Amino acid sequence: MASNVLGNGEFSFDNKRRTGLPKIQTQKTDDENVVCHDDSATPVKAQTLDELHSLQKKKSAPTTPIKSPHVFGVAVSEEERQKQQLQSISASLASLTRETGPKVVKGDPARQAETPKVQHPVHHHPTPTLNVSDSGLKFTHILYNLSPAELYEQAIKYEKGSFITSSGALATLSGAKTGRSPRDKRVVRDETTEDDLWWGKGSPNIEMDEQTFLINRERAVDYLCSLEKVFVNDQFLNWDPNNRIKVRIVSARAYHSLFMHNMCIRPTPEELEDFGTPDFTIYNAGQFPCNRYTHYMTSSTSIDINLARREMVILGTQYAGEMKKGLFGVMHYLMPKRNILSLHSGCNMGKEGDVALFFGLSGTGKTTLSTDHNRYLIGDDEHCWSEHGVSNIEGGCYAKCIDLSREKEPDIWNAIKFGTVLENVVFEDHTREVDYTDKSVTENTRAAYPIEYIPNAKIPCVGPHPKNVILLACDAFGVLPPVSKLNLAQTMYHFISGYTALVAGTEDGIKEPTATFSACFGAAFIMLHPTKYAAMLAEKMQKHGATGWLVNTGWSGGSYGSGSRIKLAYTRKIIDAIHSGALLNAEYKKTEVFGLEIPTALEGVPSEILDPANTWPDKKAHKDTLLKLGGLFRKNFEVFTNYKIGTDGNLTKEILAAGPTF
Ligand SMILES: Nc1ncnc2c1ncn2[C@@H]1O[C@H](COP(=O)(O)OP(=O)(O)O)[C@@H](O)[C@H]1O
Ligand SMILES: C=C(OP(=O)(O)O)C(=O)O
Ligand SMILES: [Ca+2]
Ligand SMILES: [Mn+2]
Repeated sequence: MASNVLGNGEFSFDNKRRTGLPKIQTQKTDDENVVCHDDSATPVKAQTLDELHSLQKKKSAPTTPIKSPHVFGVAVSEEERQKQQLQSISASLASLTRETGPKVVKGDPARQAETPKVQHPVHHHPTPTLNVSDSGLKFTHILYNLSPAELYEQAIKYEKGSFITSSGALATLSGAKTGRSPRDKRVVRDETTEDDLWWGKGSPNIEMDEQTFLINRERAVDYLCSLEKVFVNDQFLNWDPNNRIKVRIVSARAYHSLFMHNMCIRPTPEELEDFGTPDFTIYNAGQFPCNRYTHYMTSSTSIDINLARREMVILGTQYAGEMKKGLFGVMHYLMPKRNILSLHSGCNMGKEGDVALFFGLSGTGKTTLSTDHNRYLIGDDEHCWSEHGVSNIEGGCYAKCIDLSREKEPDIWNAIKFGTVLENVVFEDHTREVDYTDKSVTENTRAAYPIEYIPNAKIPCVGPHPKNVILLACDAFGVLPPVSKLNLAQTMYHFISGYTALVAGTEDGIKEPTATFSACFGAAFIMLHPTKYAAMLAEKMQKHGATGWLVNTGWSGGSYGSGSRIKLAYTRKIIDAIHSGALLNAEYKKTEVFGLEIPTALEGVPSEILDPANTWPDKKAHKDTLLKLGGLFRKNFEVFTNYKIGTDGNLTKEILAAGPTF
């Protein structure tokens, strides 16, 4: 319908023109309002479409100096600082046999404007021309601390299996490995680590020599430098400012870069400018296998730690958790040296400042239970306990997503949005709705998100000394009580035992639960003998008056197959009662075999489930299973009977007596 704009801004229908098309106005009028523009905004400042697209992206801040840059107190120019940064990255990627770093240039090779001509390459040491192989002639483009949006684009463009889900998360595939490979972990044994580290039976530290490490390092570096581009993340570990560690992660995949962006502490632009040399570097060449002819290699996967060189090399696995847990191992070495206890635990804090630690092996509930809508989240997995209190090592969380539901775990559900890495999940092809029940790729589906995606995260992630130390065990045998109060010796006994019982693959019908004992609830990550960490924990718990608890998040009413997993809602009630202090003064009775103090009643939880003996229909089966588990505990503890824990001889005796008696 033809319309006309009146001088006063009102519309009226022009009846006179009804019969034909409106006349096109070709003459400029004085009154701008009369002209019908297709939009009222000022026209774009571009002459061509290319130019228009170039306007979409503005130059980001980090490349401009925030304050006058200094190196060792001497003012340096911005140009000089950039040069030093490239030099440092080049040195990180240096081949050791050719004694040279690659020619590195910042930026995406796909972007024409950032070809090597512009920024001149930085040679760490000039390579003699005769010695140059083809690889020495090429540039390695460095995608340095990209933002999540940029990493999304890189992943979607270049990495098969990368998709945006309906909630905005980045779905990725981690490849053939969908979990960690503890048997492929190697630690360099040299004069220092020989004496410092825990070696031999039960230890996660499988030795390798320096030479073999260098062979794998060279393999990883050559692989990375053969690529057109690599990702470099410079980030921090540990929210305790006095014990912060600078880490550099060199990787080939946007998936890995975004994962570590989320999981480590993200530097501010100012902190990044002054980053300098990293304290520890990861070379993640996970797509490339190790050479099985190499000494110490027993598969095509190898995760190698060299504490003297402050380096870690990853070959033959793309599972991202390997990087975060690898660094955790490093912290388990560095922190105790500073008299700081490193802990495989979740941590949260109540409104009154009461801190709780949640220890437990994978899948026992650290992430789920520390993410509590009524409390502040300090962290879900890795912490330090120093003389000033607790601090999270990481900047993000890594939640299991199998059977995740919005109702039961709303905070984790809502954290799966833009920026979050969703590993190995299955989604609907068109809507990109994730089916969290689908185990087609793996049961170990995961979401990695920055900690601030949890609404009540405590930033900075630090807190006072813990009041409660909760040991989580997912007991698929169904004989451990849902909650027990522990004395110090019992806490130490269960901490050193590090028990859980998971159920191996469900494909061939119902299987027996398998007991896992993992010292300090994290034997795969500890570097020193378990008693070193146990002694520190005992000392700290004693000094700060913390109470120990054992919580079974596993089976009730029978073992796996006949009983069922304790409802998450009940476990939450139990945890609430620990936090509030209500459980501290409850009425208790002692269980047989394990001698655990169990409450007789607890608000919100049916009393009959508090004692497993009540819930098993078959009393004999219960007793047999209880004795069986007691035997497994006793057998596991044999290796620790010869060790002294701390300086207190009495405590050692008490700990040994705190195990099952039958
Ligand atoms: N009673 C329970 N307590 C804790 N977690 C439970 C319980 N029942 C089921 N679960 C599920 O078990 C898993 C615990 O995994 P998670 O919290 O990621 O463990 P961790 O962080 O210790 O590896 C989650 O998927 C959670 O939904
Ligand atoms: C990241 C891991 O830790 P958790 O299962 O304890 O969350 C893992 O075991 O790979
Ligand atoms: Ca600066
Ligand atoms: Mn976890």
